[in-house]
Amino acid sequence: MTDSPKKNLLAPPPPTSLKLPLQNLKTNTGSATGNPRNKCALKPGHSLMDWIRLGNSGADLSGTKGRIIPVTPEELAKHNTRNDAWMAIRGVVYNVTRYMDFHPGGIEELMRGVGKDATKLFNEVHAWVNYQQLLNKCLIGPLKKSSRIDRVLEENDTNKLSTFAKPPIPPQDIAPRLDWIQNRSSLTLCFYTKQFCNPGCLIQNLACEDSNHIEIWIIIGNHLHKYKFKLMGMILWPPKEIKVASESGKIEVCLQKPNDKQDLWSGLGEHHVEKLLKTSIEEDLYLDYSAFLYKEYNHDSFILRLKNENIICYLPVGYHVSMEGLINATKISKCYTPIPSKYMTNQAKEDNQLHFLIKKYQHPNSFSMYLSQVPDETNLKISLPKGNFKLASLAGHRSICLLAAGSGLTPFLSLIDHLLKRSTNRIELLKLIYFNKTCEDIWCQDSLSNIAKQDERFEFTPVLSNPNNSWTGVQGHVSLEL
Ligand code: HEM
Repeated sequence: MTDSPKKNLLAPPPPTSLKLPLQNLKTNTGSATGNPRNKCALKPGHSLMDWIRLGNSGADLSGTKGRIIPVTPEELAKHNTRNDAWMAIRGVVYNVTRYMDFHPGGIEELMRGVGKDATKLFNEVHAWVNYQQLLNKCLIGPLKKSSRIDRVLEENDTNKLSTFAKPPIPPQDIAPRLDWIQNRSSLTLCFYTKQFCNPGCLIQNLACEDSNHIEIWIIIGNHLHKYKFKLMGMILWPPKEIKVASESGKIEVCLQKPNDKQDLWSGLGEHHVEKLLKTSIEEDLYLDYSAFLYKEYNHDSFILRLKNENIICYLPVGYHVSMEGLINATKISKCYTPIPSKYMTNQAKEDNQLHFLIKKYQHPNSFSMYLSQVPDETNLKISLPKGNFKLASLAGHRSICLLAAGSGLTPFLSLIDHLLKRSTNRIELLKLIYFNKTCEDIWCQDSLSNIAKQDERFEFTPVLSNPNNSWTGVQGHVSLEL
């Protein structure tokens, strides 16, 4: 159904390695490359899949908490034991300690390269292995040339670092890999996409009641992967838990079985996947939601809550939806970015709701005016998540400054969460400069100030162009100083 992850990690071996006697090929240990050499049997729980899982788990495999640290050959040489093993390949140093038990060539072989520049050795054995991807969570930093020329190079190191800090850009065309796990009371469906590919998902209960039918749409860039499941047994709606990890690209949907005394299912059931070009269907595909005016937010804005009992939608970071309604029998649509539930004061998180913070434009026929007056349960249509924001474009940066004005803040709210949680190339400074006219216009001020209090890496600076006398913060228009 999906590509084996091995295919991506191992490029084809050089043709010479295939010129082997036939009986040798028969005793091949199963090398994905067709290379029948001395591969080792790995201990249970140490397959390639397990290694990928460990990498996606958020464990600190490099031991540097995501920091990139340039390493001298002298420092490298100190990390040469089984439990503290660093290795340089093609100018980059990795901590391979946790990889030891997962190395198909065995611990002893891998130990031959630790504490030194192992490029030559690595190339001699298997130059085609995609070590960058296998070890991307183990990256420590660039190998410095030699301590004597360090001082001369110091100035250029920052530039070099930004290149090293860039995790691999995910390919455009990614097919999620499906995995599942169950216990007596629940079933979890896991979709593995790729690091930083910024997936979104939409989960639909097609039967509108507890059943064994469920549809899960995974959105990656321009593509929609529609999974239609007819599960082995009944599941309850809504799902017990949904986790979308924007950094690792893993999506978990935990579904509850009707009672926890059931036998384990003998299989998942049936499912099939359809891959569609999102842009080719999004103009025609609108989802029905009921609108509720949640509350007035300030003098000229309000919060609108949209709910559909049978749909749960998680947008990719930085994406928006187009909302469609009827004003005087004319169809009007406008784009809005939902805000994360943590910015809703006293609002319990409910997965089947989307919240929008909307500014009222004081024109009788404006769409925002219409939305601010909709009676509860008015039917509104919203599009599939739209956008082309590339999360990976920020992956190489550790100091980021965001500039927002007025209602333009909303796309940043989910981005701020993602950036502060990111463990690869951990953020050092995230600065939000937020421009408004008056103090009353500032959205989410308390929440943003609280984040700044709790996380010293986040700086929040509201700037006003027309404050009253009590304002002690920054004042003025966008200037060179600002
Ligand atoms: C530099 C020290 C290393 C040595 C001496 C070494 C040695 C070996 C040997 C002897 C094999 C088994 C033979 C084979 O199937 O090709 C092997 C397989 C393998 N090694 Fe290494 N290795 C080293 C480093 C690494 C590193 C850093 C990685 C990646 C993270 C890696 C990944 C693999 C993989 C994926 C295979 C299986 C290849 C296949 O299925 O064709 N090795 N290694």
